[in-house]
Amino acid sequence: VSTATNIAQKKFDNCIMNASGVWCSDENELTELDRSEASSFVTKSGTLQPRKGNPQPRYFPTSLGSINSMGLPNQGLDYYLEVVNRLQQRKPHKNYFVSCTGFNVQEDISLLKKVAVSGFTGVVELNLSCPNVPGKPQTGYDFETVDNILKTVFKSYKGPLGVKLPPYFDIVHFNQMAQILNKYPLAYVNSVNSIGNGLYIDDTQEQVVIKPKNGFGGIGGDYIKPTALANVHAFYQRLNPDIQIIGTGGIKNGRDIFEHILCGASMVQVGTALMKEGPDIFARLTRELKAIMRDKGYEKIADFKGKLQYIE
Ligand SMILES: CC(C)(C)CCc1c(C(=O)O)[nH]c(=O)[nH]c1=O
Repeated sequence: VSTATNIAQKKFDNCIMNASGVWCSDENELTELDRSEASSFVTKSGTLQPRKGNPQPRYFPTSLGSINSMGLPNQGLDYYLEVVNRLQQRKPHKNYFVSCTGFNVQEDISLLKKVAVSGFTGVVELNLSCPNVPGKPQTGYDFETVDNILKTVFKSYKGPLGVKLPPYFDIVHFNQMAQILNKYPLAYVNSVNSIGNGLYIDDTQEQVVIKPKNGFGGIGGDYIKPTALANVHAFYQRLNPDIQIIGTGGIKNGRDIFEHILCGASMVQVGTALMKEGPDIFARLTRELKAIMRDKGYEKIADFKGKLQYIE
């Protein structure tokens, strides 16, 4: 059986990789991912200038997942482009992803110009979960701004580009977002980012567990799998077929990957479980997915991708 896949007309020998933000903040972590069974990696979202991020504790693992308010700590986009372009030289057959995020549309344009000038030949992921102007919701929940960003971005950036989306919870929002996304030559849509502004409590100390935002933070792990599957499938149903779906959220075993692909994902990304288990997780996940495919008589992921059945 083969777990190979394609994204943006590029081949990947495995449909499993990391989620941006996890195990991808510096050259060491990226090199560990590069040596793992993951077929590729995506960097932490790079900004125009390096950022320290929020005060710690800013990440906390729980039995069912994680909560984080990292505050976008990163080495700056230039750093990631240098590392990835160097790794790309050494492994011309591999394809890599670089994530970036600006705090307004002008910054997004500057970031993508940097990517183009650097000679990067991989795939760009634009993180739309970024905060917008104060008083407005995060970009991904501000549909007019999403439309404006994509319109502006596609005027200048010609390489393969995908967007990382926050989770949506209303069918009308799926419809409205799909209508916008279908207007643009996107390589893919990556659903979902963490579920925003959750709260985890240490009841013995009667206290929150992360310092920033009075303990409010993005939720990942088991908590978000149903939401992730729904977002993957909702966009799979609504987007034109040349916009592929990357499924992220709640993946910690082969069954979770199988379900994301059944919902329409062409690639899956692992966050919280990777943070807990480290890059060896990719060998385990690949083994488990292959075992499921063998049991069910599937040779390749196209045999079951998007084939989720409804109840008549
Ligand atoms: C939440 C933002 C800081 C605006 C973007 C970076 C980010 C972070 C983060 O750096 O806090 N955490 C997430 O779970 N998802 C994200 O996209």
